[in-house]
Amino acid sequence: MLLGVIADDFTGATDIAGFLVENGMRTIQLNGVPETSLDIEADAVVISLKSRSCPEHEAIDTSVAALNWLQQQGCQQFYFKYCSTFDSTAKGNIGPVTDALLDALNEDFTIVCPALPVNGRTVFNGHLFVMGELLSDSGMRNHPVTPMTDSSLVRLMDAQSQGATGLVNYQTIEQGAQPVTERFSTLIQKGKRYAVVDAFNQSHLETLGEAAKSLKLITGGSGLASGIAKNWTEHLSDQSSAKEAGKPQQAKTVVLSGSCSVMTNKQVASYAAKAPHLALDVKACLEQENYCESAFQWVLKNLDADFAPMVYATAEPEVLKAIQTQYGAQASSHAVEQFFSQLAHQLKENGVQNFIVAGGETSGVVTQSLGVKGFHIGPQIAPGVPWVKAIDSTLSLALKSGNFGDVNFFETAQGFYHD
Ligand SMILES: Nc1ncnc2c1ncn2[C@@H]1O[C@H](COP(=O)(O)OP(=O)(O)OP(=O)(O)O)[C@@H](O)[C@H]1O
Ligand SMILES: O=C(O)[C@@H](O)C(=O)CO
Repeated sequence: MLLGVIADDFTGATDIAGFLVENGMRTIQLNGVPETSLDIEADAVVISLKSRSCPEHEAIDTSVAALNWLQQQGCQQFYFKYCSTFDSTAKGNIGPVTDALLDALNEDFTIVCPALPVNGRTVFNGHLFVMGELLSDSGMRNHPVTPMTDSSLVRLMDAQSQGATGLVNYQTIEQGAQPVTERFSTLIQKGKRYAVVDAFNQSHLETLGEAAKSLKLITGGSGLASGIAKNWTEHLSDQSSAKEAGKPQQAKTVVLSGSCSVMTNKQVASYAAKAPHLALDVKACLEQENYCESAFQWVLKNLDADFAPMVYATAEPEVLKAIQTQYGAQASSHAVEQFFSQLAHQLKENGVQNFIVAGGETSGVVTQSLGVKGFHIGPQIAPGVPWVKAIDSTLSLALKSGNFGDVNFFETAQGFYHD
């Protein structure tokens, strides 16, 4: 095993796993840290955690446990995967986890690279843009759990970490890998522990991948995965069979959407025009004990429709705000997550095999309640969203990050089935 990835949520994990597979690395995704060593044939292992917005000490403990396990499996380089929109609070968890991983590896320096240009996440002079808008002007400012109101990665990183942050700007990156590594050395001499790196096209990411070859720890979104995978090319064998193993089969399917992102709102609206759909009632979800049962019965009745039935909590920002004001942000999001967790479990027990899920946190609770230990990575439905197939059952999942995929994503995903 060459590369060990620690991902702070489940959709983020499948996102990077998909890009590693695309770039020739046989990749397995494991949900949580395994209790024992596993006999796995893979070049890269991605461990998915649910550490993005949990208490800091929990995020640190699980991330360091993941690192220890990956070290025991012989991984030689480590990648802390977080969101391409840098989802975090003023306290973390990106900074604290990065610090803990550096300490555990006895390292003093890493890079901060959320860029994913193929999905419109670019970094220019240290500022993060989403589809051409500053992060703080984008829909991320209204995120239910980690609203992002600053776009300066240097400032964000400084606020939530122990060390100091420097910048490698695009002018240096466009000069090639050697000047970038020299800039890393300069920053280290100046006492910087992290370098935010500009990147707004694929060529920047290739250069950064090359420059980061000797770093033990890399941190970022999935964009840099292609550059990092290229460093291992000479060690890789044939990858085609691994991708086959992840293909979904024609089977009973449900769409569960717990994301309130701008793109998911569009996808839900578009899919609702074609497919049976049920909007979750947050009040009932909080107050009625058997609320999930009625949703479960509704899904069962609609499983044979032309398009899979969709249950969604997805709401526009003003509706979400009203819910959060009335019931509390934490209580309502917890209730929604519990609902999806319970519903997914009941549906699995009743023969549903394919789960198309929107939202990272939502995907985390659904995957956990389905009891899936790990995945083979299949074909990409959209950049950063592959179909994945459980290593230990016949379940297939499409775990969609909030803002990924185009407007027809839910329908497109169902076009990948084979008999
Ligand atoms: N109508 C709602 N009312 C209150 N909370 C909600 C509602 N809909 C969704 N949520 C909560 O908002 C959170 C959305 O986070 P999630 O990670 O699933 O989506 P996302 O942030 O859009 O996706 P990603 O992390 O992949 O970008 C979840 O905790 C979910 O339970
Ligand atoms: O990087 C991204 O944007 C996604 O993989 C993600 O982490 C969303 O949860």
